[in-house]
Amino acid sequence: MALVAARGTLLRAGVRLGTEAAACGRNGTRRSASHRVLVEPDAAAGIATIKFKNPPVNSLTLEFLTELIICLEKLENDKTFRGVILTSNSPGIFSAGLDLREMCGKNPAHYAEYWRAVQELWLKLYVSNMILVAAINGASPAGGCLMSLSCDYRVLADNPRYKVGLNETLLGIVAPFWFRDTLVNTIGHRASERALQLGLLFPPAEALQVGMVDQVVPEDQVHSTALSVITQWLAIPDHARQLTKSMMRKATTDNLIKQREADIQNFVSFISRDSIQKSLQMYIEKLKQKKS
Ligand SMILES: CCCCC/C=C\C/C=C\CC/C=C/CC(=O)SCCNC(=O)CCNC(=O)[C@H](O)C(C)(C)COP(=O)(O)OP(=O)(O)OC[C@H]1O[C@@H](n2cnc3c(N)ncnc32)[C@H](O)[C@@H]1OP(=O)(O)O
Repeated sequence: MALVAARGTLLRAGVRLGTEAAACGRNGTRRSASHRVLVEPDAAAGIATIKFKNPPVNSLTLEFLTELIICLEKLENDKTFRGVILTSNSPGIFSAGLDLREMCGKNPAHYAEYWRAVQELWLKLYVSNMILVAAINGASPAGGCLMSLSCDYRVLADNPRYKVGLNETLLGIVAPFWFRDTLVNTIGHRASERALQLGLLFPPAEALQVGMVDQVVPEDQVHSTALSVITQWLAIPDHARQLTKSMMRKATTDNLIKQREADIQNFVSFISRDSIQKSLQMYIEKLKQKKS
């Protein structure tokens, strides 16, 4: 149902699904996927690298989300691939998180469609049967951080500008319960409480210390480290690893699934408030002014 909705969005966006479908195939050669998602498959190794390519900052626009969801679903259904590395095609920015313009000045139907796509991406990532490793080669606030937290392992490039964290409160918005749960499952309750209330963005050493990432490595070793991690994880029998992952994570996703529509309604009414719209506009303005 969600995939049908996602395909509808893609078609409205003018994306040709024939091209998309071919792009996530099993060839061992380097091929580009859609407009915004590049897939580099290594069929022999059973690994694919997904590279985000949604300039300028890989923010999660509805179209980008939709392409990611379809790509993940295709890889999930193709038994060739047992592991995926998520990274950015533009070193410097992993992902700026949810696209602020998708949440500003639009109508309730748009907010509902957008939020359903955000939920869908998280569900696809969090309980994927594949081994997912985030090779974080740039800044990764909010929704960008959530994507990496939804993976099985995180490798962060050692650059003080590459901060990670759920900074929603700094924008005057609130991370929903499933963002919270993902963080709590990763770094524990007390550290999450502090990080969420203060909207903390952690530079690499602190991110490692608090457990937001599993490894910090020199920038030019992020991809090779992610590859070697995935190779270690591939040595574990799939059925045992997958059942264990499901045992650890399914209660968290079930919690959203059982109240998915209510969560969408909450988001729509929250984001539609005048005060929240003003906060978001001010934040966008602040980002613009930073340049001048
Ligand atoms: C009790 C009731 C509870 C109810 C709760 C219910 C529901 C929950 C409600 C809401 C939750 C919604 C959750 C949201 C999670 C998010 O992901 S919000 C997004 C947060 N993202 C950020 O804060 C990142 C902001 N960006 C930056 O910090 C920087 O841009 C950067 C990523 C560090 C990159 O810096 P750099 O200097 O390289 O680039 P610029 O800053 O110059 O940016 C270039 C260009 O890109 C635009 N831009 C940046 N980020 C975004 C974005 N997230 N969306 C859209 N556009 C973005 C920026 O404005 C510049 O644009 P230009 O001026 O037009 O060139």
